[in-house]
Amino acid sequence: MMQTPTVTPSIHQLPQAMEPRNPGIELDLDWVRRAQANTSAIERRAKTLPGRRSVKKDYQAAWLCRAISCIDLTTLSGDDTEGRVRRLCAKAHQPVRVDLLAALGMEGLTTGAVCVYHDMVPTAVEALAGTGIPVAAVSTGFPAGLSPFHLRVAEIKESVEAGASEIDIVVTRRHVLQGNWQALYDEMKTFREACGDAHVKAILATGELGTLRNVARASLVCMMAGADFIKTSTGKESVNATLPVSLVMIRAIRDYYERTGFRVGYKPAGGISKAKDAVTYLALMKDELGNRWLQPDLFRFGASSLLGDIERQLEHHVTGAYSASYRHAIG
Ligand SMILES: O=C[C@H](O)COP(=O)(O)O
Repeated sequence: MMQTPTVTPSIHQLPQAMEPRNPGIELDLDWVRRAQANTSAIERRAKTLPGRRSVKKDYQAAWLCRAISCIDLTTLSGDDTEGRVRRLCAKAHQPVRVDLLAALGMEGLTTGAVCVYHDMVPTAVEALAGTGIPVAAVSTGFPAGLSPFHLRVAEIKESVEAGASEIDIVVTRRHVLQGNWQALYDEMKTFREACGDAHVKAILATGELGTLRNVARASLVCMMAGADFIKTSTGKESVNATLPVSLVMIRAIRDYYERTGFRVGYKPAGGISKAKDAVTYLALMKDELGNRWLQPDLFRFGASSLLGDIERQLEHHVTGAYSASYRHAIG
């Protein structure tokens, strides 16, 4: 008789009181200019992270289920179709096989959201109707963010009108590279206003910002302008989410919380496809910001293929053996 691990059902429940949204503050240029990132210290700390924490087997499934509840299940391809988006939505609603969820005591577990291009918002909204799973739209000329400003603002408004309740905007990298913090702040503030009640995630495209210090400064400016989340990458840069960049952004979030009392969420995105990496990110959030940031209203993975690996790990964990399909896959 195989032992099946049980997972506390409350693991994926949202906190009782939802977080008040970050209203932003006046641009504080002194604070921005003082922000530093000690690259060698950050890199040393990042090297200690992967594999550092051994999650005991009984708890491993719980961590992986938590990771699922924090995934923005994403498809952002030029060849996206309504059919693909409907299948993605079905997967978001039923991320893992029913029997596995039942064995884990995690019936009803869903991903945090589905993330699509504006064009696919109506399809996703329709497919997710009644599930409570939010639709996130990438907006503002994703991924480069270089279309005319008024069109980027209009795109946000159209996505919100189409039913997206989360908007992932991309910032103008030029503003960061030129140290034009006022321009970045004004842009972010306009985007935030255009979102209305929809939550806004600011994508910094950190792989194109040159230095970790720029990442720290851009993180602060976007939070000052009212970002609900800061997000690393579009997934289209040559370097996407990394642990050093995550440490810098998470510490900027902590700094902002300590100074203003507002909790801003964090979304690493791009290239996160292994269950082991998801656990490393969760452990990092817990270490640096505490348990409150392990809930989907304050933490998301932007990922298109992470769920598949988590499902395989959970299956292995529950059955204690590779399933027939997995055996077939590995010959
Ligand atoms: O925001 C989400 C990313 O575009 C997903 O990137 P990925 O396909 O590398 O997981």
